[in-house]
Amino acid sequence: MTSVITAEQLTMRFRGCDALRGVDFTIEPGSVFALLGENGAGKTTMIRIMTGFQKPTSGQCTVCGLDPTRHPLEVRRRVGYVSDSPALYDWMSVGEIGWFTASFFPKGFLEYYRESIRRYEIPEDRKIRHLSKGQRAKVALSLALAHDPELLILDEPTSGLDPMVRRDFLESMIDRAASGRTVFLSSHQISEVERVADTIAILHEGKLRIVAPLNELKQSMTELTVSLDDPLVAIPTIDTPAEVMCDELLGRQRRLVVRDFTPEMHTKLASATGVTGVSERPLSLEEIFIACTKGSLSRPASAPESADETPQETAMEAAS
Ligand SMILES: Nc1ncnc2c1ncn2[C@@H]1O[C@H](COP(=O)(O)OP(=O)(O)OP(=O)(O)O)[C@@H](O)[C@H]1O
Repeated sequence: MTSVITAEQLTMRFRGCDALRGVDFTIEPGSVFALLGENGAGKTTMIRIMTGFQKPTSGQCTVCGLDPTRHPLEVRRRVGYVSDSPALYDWMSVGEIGWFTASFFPKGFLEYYRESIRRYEIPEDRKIRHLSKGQRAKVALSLALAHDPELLILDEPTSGLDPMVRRDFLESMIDRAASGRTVFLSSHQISEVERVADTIAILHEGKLRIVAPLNELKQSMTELTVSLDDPLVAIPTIDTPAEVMCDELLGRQRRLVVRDFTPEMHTKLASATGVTGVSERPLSLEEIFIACTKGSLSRPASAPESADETPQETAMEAAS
C-alpha cells in the first residue's frame, strides 16, 4: 500500500524558534489522522509544509507521492485543504467563488459545490464579506470537498461551526475514510477528535511525542497510583519497553502515567520495600494528551517545581 503522507526527520527552524524538530510519520490511505498539540506546538507549520506553502529547513515530506516543495501546485490540486482562517475573495458572491474555483478542477466540481452550499442553506447571491464566521467555514469546506480529493487536510476544521453542523461534518469524515480516502486534521477539540480519528499524533514543542492508532494508544496507557509508607522511599525503576510519560508525588502517593506497563512490572512494583499498594486505571485521550504535553496531570504544591526534576530525585536529595 502506498502511503498518502510521509514525513521523515522534518525540521523547521525559524529565527529564534524550532517549530519542528525531526518529525517522522506515515499515513496510510483510508484513515482519519488527527494531529494534536498545544498552541505553538507546530501543527500549522506541519500543514504548511505538507501543502507546499513552507519549505522545511531539513528532512523529507511526500504528499500523494509528491514532494510539496517541488510540486506545490500539483499537491494543492490533488488535496482538499482548509486553513484555520480560510482566505476567500471577499468581493465575490458565494456562487461566484464556486464558479471561479471550478475552473481549476475537472467537471463535476460546481454541481457538488452548489449542492453542498444548498445543504448548508447559504444563499448563493450573498457576498463572502457579508457571511458569518461559520458560513465562511462552510463555504471553505464546500470548496475543499467539491473535487472529492483523495486527501483532505483540515486545520481546526470545526472552529466557527455550530454543534449540529460540527457533528454531521465530523461523521462525514468517517464515511470518507471508509471509502478509502484520507483525512488529516489538526485540532484542539480532543473529545471531537476521539469520536472520529483512528490514528492520533501528539506534537509537543515541535517533537512528536506519540503516533499510534487511537485504540492501541488508549490500551497502552495506564495511570499508576503507588502508595508508599514513606514519601521519601525510592520505587524500582520502570524499565523499557515501558515509558514513563509523567511522574508526580502527591503526599504518600506516586502517580505515574506509563506506556506499555506489564503485569510483571506491577508485581515487581507491588512487592518493593516501602510500597503498600499499586492501583491502575485507564486514561481518556484528554488525560493522555495532558500527560504527554504537560508531563503532569496536576501540579500540587508539594510536587517539584522544575519539570526536569523527578519526585525520585527530590526524594533522594531529601534523604541524603
Ligand atoms: N513565519 C514564522 N516566523 C517565525 N516563527 C514562526 C513562524 N511561523 C510559526 N512560527 C513559530 O513556530 C511555532 C509553531 O507555530 P505553529 O503556528 O505551527 O503552531 P500551532 O501548533 O499551529 O499553534 P496554534 O494551535 O496556536 O495555531 C510557534 O512558536 C510560532 O511562533
